Amino acid sequence: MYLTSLTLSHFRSHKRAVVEVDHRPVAIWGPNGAGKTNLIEAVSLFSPGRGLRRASAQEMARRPEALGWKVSGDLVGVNGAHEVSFVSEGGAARQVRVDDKPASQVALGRLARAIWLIPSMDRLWIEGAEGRRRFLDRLTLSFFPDHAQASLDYEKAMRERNRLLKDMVRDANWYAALEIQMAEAGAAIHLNRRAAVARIAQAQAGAETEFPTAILKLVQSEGDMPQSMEDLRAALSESRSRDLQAGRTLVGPHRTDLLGTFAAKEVPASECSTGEQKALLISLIMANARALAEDVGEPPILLLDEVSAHLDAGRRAALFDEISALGAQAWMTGTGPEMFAELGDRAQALEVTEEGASSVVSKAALSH
Ligand SMILES: Nc1ncnc2c1ncn2[C@@H]1O[C@H](COP(=O)(O)OP(=O)(O)OP(=O)(O)O)[C@@H](O)[C@H]1O
Repeated sequence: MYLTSLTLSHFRSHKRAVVEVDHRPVAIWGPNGAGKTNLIEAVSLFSPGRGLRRASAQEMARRPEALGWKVSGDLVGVNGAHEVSFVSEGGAARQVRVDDKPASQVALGRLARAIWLIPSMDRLWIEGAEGRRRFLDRLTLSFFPDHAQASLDYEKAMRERNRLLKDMVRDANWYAALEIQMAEAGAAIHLNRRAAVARIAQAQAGAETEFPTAILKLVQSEGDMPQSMEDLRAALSESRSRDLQAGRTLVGPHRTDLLGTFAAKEVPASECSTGEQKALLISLIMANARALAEDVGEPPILLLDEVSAHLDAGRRAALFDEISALGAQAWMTGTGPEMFAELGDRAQALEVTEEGASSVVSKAALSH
């Protein structure tokens, strides 16, 4: 799938930007702070969730004058052509509309898929489990749009259970009712995650790629993840007195972590060099994109923020070749056209500059 147009109104540093593109990769360059990441953040909204910075609607409104903003675009893919828009008014949460009708996040997830790699993910393997879980869930969501609903249902029931635990409530029926809800959603979350990890492994195994294979493994911070709904319900029930002492729920998919291993070296990703960690992430993102291309019938939109800056010329050329072979509309940022030289006319180009306190997006040409 790909966008053919993108319009930003009062979105972050962009007062107004109208961009017309075709199916090819989009090379975006401009000086630091010009508004390149803001532009691809707007594209990330086409995938369900809060976008690549996980920002609130309020944070996205152009400072200082705007309270609201709008991002819209024409999306073309196996599901046909659709006009998708995101509007936030007066600081309220964004409303999604598809062909001018309100749409849910799950409906959006079935229509559009965008996956990304951004600089804040560079420390994914080193920092806490929360970031890795988020990465895992985005990966899972790209395959299973219903995953978002299961996560929301699980979190809602867990929040309620945690509140009871904190208040030292001892009403067994109340816990039991919430634990059934958590078990139902939690088992679905676990099943989806396992299937997504298995799909990534399969996509890496069969690929001709310059990027090293990363083996993913799901682990629990304590014990094993109960596999079935009934096992999870029983584990929650058993853990009740321990949870009362801790004041929070100690078992379930919210305690899952994602381990990454550099397959060829059999070394944990967290012990790899910075460049190797980046290469492992690129490998995973590209495997995700290839798997989606097969399963959905078209590649997702890729958003690669400052990725080429960290690659040597050989790896950069390899990445561009893989993106071109996949036929993905990859929006890639860098500080200058030289970062995209190996792409030649396989891509289109945009330049982002700052003029009069607003970002300005203009068509550019890739030098040969
Ligand atoms: N809500 C907002 N309203 C106005 N400006 C904003 C808003 N949010 C961010 N900005 C501004 O956007 C600019 C950053 O834009 P962005 O992150 O897109 O830069 P970039 O071109 O990707 O730069 P770099 O190459 O340094 O990563 C900053 O100057 C920041 O102050």
